[in-house]
Amino acid sequence: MSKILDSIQTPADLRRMSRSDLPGLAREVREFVLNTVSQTGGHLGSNLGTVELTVALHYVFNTPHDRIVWDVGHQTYPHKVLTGRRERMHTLRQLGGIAGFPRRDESEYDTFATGHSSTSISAALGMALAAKQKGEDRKAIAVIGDGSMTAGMAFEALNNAGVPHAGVNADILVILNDNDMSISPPVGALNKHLARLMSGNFYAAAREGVKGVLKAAPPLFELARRFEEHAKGMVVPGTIFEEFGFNYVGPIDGHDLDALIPTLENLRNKKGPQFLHVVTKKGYGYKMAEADPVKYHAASGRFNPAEGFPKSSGGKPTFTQVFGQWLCDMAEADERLVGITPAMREGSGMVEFHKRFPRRYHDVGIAEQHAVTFAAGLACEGLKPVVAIYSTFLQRAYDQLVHDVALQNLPVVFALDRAGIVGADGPTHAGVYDIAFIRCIPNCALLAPSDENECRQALTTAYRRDQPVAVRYPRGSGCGAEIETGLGEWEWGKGVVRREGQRIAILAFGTLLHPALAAAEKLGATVVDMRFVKPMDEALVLEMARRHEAIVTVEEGCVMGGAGSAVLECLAAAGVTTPVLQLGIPDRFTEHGDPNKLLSMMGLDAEGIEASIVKRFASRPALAAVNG
Ligand SMILES: Cc1ncc(C[n+]2csc(CCOP(=O)(O)OP(=O)(O)O)c2C)c(N)n1
Ligand SMILES: CC(=O)[C@@H](O)[C@H](O)COP(=O)(O)O
Ligand SMILES: [Mg+2]
Repeated sequence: MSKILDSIQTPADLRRMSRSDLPGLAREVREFVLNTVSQTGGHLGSNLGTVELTVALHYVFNTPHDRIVWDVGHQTYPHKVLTGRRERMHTLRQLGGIAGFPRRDESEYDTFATGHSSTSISAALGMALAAKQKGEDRKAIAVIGDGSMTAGMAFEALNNAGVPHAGVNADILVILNDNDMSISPPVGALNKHLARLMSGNFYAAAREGVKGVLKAAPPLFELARRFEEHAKGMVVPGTIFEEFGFNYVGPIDGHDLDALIPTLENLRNKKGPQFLHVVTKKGYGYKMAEADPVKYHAASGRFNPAEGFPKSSGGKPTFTQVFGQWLCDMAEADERLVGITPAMREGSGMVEFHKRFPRRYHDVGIAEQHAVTFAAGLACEGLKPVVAIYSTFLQRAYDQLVHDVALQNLPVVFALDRAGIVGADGPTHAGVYDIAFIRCIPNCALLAPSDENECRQALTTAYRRDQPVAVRYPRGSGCGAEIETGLGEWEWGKGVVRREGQRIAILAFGTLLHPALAAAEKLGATVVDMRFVKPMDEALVLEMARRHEAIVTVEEGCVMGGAGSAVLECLAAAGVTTPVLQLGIPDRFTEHGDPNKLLSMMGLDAEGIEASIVKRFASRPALAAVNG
């Protein structure tokens, strides 16, 4: 029963509370979040780890007037609970329900939509300088995790924030939420720097000293003096953040409200770029999550908090698992293979590969741009890099794909997981643009396998090419095709007719082949598994256009610039006027929700495909004849 929490509708209520009630409130928020996620699924470890920080931030700062920007935003469930959305949290990540990330159109307290990491400092800097330009007295706070701090964009922002802009200092506070975790254990030199800051006697003394020092909550200069007292005789570590022009404070215990609140109150009154380093534990307050923060990063569905996450029920292999197995098999067969992930080892299915081939495994941190150009460098030296990257996250490395890989025609394989609708993570994670943004790049090839075995073969086909090749496949499992163990490949550039029909030919690119086959059964249509977006089997397209009254293209990607557009371009170039119906993701952002429901809403299930075809061609002799 949430006694204190029930009295909180907005942070203004929180700010009227007595400080002595805040630890109790934090306990209730943590319990509420755990119980919610146990019913809805969603991100867990990062949310449990930011409860006290969230309470302290809304207690000290005048939100929403003061802006809080949450990096990635996967840790904002406590924030949403405390900003008037508690009653709707049971709809988390469901269609029409509360989003799993901050959204400006969901709440005025969600100052910036996040989802892709490392954007918070840039956004907060914009808000801080806008306030200065408009003469508004407003703080902008970026809360960024240690994993997200490994992305170049975060350093671009630090570099820009730490110096005056035309003589104007930004009143920005960057809070580094350092839990020594990304999704996997963190990597890179920054992690070592942070560890040094935490492991020095300074932090230990500060943890002790802070309790005494902060009781009276002296002004910051007094606080600093007393820190100095405690730090006397110790090497107070210089930090990279001070080199960027920030006043660095910390590290302090991010679960101790007696440390957080006075420190934040002092920093609130400080002008110019401030940097607070808080140390938290991912999964704090829930023993199973504390013990295994990798596993408890997110819950895929319901679980009993008393028992923890249920054992995975096995079932059909996911495309991710098919990739992970293929990667190990191909690495076994070819010592030139190296596997690269930008901080998504588990999500991309590379845990086994890391175990078996540690020297050929590279987790580069949340650094997609670096991952792609790093792969290019490896390829220059004759190795065969495979970059495992979610379709949506490849968007961040577009210039590197064009300039560093394609322009030099380097043999890099891009395993594009989460291509298409992803579901609960919503629009920020939908992988629906890769067909459009890859097919227009010279030298690049793009393969769209329709099932798990096709995916394995597509990966082998891609790997054996001497050019950049991307293979796109969706989140989750497919139709459950039998998967070979060999390393067979496709005939390059060739599609395959899967169903002979009449009057109408459906050209499917990827896993939507299966609803297309079902629709074709009702319509008597031909169905082609095109396999290749680029190089597309143009001879087959022209043959289909000549042999049928109408062409339908189906893809789980944006219609604009997608594979259907490639078919149109092919027909136009050949002067063929067969009408074409393009089915795919419409020109609007997708919502969060059940992926099958979302596909059905877009008319991309069997019924929808059939209905679209009937609607478009009902008046044409083609269909009339087919409908008999
Ligand atoms: C550009 C981008 N790449 C990858 C991800 C996937 N991702 C989400 S959270 C996360 C780890 C973030 O670590 P950290 O910032 O330390 O937050 P924590 O989970 O530890 O609270 C990653 C890699 C992402 N959201 N955005
Ligand atoms: C917050 C974030 O970006 C990741 O945790 C992402 O939600 C993972 O997505 P999957 O669940 O599809 O691996
Ligand atoms: Mg972290």
